[in-house]
Amino acid sequence: MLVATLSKRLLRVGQAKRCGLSLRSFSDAKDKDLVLTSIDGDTGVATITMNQAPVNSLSLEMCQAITTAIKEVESQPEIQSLVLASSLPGVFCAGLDITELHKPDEKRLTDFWHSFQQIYFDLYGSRLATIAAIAGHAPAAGCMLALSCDYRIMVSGAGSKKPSTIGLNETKLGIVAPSWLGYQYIDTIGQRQAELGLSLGLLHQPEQALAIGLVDELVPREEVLSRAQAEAVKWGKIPAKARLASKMLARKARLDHLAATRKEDNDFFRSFVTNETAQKIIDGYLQSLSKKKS
Ligand SMILES: CCCC/C=C/CC(=O)SCCNC(=O)CCNC(=O)[C@H](O)C(C)(C)COP(=O)(O)OP(=O)(O)OC[C@H]1O[C@@H](n2cnc3c(N)ncnc32)[C@H](O)[C@@H]1OP(=O)(O)O
Repeated sequence: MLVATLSKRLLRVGQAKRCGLSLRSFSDAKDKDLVLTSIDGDTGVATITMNQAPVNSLSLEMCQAITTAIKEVESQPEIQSLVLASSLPGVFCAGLDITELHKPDEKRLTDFWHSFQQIYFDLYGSRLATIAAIAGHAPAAGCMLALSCDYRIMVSGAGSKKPSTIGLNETKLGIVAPSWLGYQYIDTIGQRQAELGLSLGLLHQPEQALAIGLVDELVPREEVLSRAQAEAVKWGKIPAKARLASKMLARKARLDHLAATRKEDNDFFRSFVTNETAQKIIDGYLQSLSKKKS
């Protein structure tokens, strides 16, 4: 019961009851190891920590666990802000779990993409102020998680021999990001940088990501989480209704569009992934990832 223990400890330190925050555990038994949720009883900031070793790849279960955690935090009216973080040193999230795309079962593939779309609805459209604490690599769908937040704080690359990277690298793998993710990129970094990034499948080092507006701030590794939590406190103090209405000015049309085309998007994804050519690419990419290790 790591989740429950973590939540209770933080809440007890912050004298949660005086803050009116509930002490219940935030994840059911199925999810408990994939995602850890804690609430700081002093500040009311919730932190959802992805905890799926080795790289926080987004399997069906991981997507569901993230959604469950967001919904449970959102159900607490006292909570206004959320930090999304990783427990793994060096990796925020490695994107979709590629094994989900390899020789897939049709039903599971449908559920998998549905659950990935659901994260977009829940995180990009969250009533909460959301801060990404990106203390490691964030390629592809890992970048999507960060893009879905309101503010992105990344580990600095200064002095690092192997800096973390962030971006939409799908094209390099021979696959294409879904249109809603492409538009998230365009809306964040602008048409030209997004065109370049998407066409070339670029993964940006932190300083470059900052320069093009893909992230908002760089800090040393040991400060990423605390800085994100401090930023979440600031955002949590903005009048919530006005903050949410402002967020929706920029995001509602995109969210509505995917809601209206969700099934077609899923059908397109499945037909793309199950195509023989795509399967060869996915097979080769999986092999290259494990060869890299050996
Ligand atoms: C219409 C179609 C739409 C398709 C949309 C796709 C969006 C996506 O998200 S596609 C996924 C894109 N992700 C990537 O390209 C990232 C791949 N991973 C990496 O580049 C690296 O793993 C890393 C930089 C994130 C971390 O490097 P590190 O050296 O720390 O770890 P590794 O030794 O590379 O990996 C450890 C372990 O994890 C496995 N793995 C890595 N990434 C994935 C993944 N995305 N899915 C499944 N498994 C992954 C890797 O094979 C290693 O496994 P073994 O220990 O068994 O060899």
